[in-house]
Amino acid sequence: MAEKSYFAVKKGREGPKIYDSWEECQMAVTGYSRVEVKKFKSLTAAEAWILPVLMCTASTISYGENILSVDPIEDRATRPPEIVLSEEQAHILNKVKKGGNVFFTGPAGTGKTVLLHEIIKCLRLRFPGPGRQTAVAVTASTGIASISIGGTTLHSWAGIGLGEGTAERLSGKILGTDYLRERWQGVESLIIDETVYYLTN
Ligand SMILES: Nc1ncnc2c1ncn2[C@@H]1O[C@H](COP(=O)(O)OP(=O)(O)OP(=O)(O)O)[C@@H](O)[C@H]1O
Repeated sequence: MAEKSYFAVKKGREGPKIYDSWEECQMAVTGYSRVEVKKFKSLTAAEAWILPVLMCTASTISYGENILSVDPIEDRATRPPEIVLSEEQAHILNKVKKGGNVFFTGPAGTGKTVLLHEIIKCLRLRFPGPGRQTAVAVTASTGIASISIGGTTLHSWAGIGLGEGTAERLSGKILGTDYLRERWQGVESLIIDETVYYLTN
């Protein structure tokens, strides 16, 4: 079985944070200047390395949505007001809360991304998962779309490369790779943003 690794980021797109997969970490550091990232074999070692940064930037450290998330003091003054979901957004969120599968779409600027962030938060609370971040897969059809939701591409998450080959060959690859098999078996909820890409390609 592949050895577990933790990726601690002192400086990255999402601030100081620890990731348990390189794919997710990569999203936070790729293209970001003055990145500080280090790989660890244990969560404790990763926390010890990142702690001095957290002590300087945060007054609270919470475990939940991410392995380690912070509430930076300087963000609070500029933080936008709490979002109150519209009736339609709340209706969709309620369906998710009840365990339903939902597909929502709409014209630009109608609040889909805001709703999606609420859905992700809600699902991560509901399915903390054995690997903490792994029970809720946050994916999108393209790399750019996946960055805006802090996720990864569906292909990357699925571990199927470009998706070339027969279904049997791709599933064989997943089943034959420890970390991919565990990822598929551990997922409780799969989010796919910008699905329209799949309909047009
Ligand atoms: N319930 C809400 N209360 C206040 N502002 C909201 C709410 N929902 C969305 N907004 C605001 O409306 C704007 C557009 O929302 P959002 O980006 O979620 O739309 P979208 O449908 O994802 O757009 P696009 O398709 O262009 O990505 C944003 O500035 C967002 O903060």
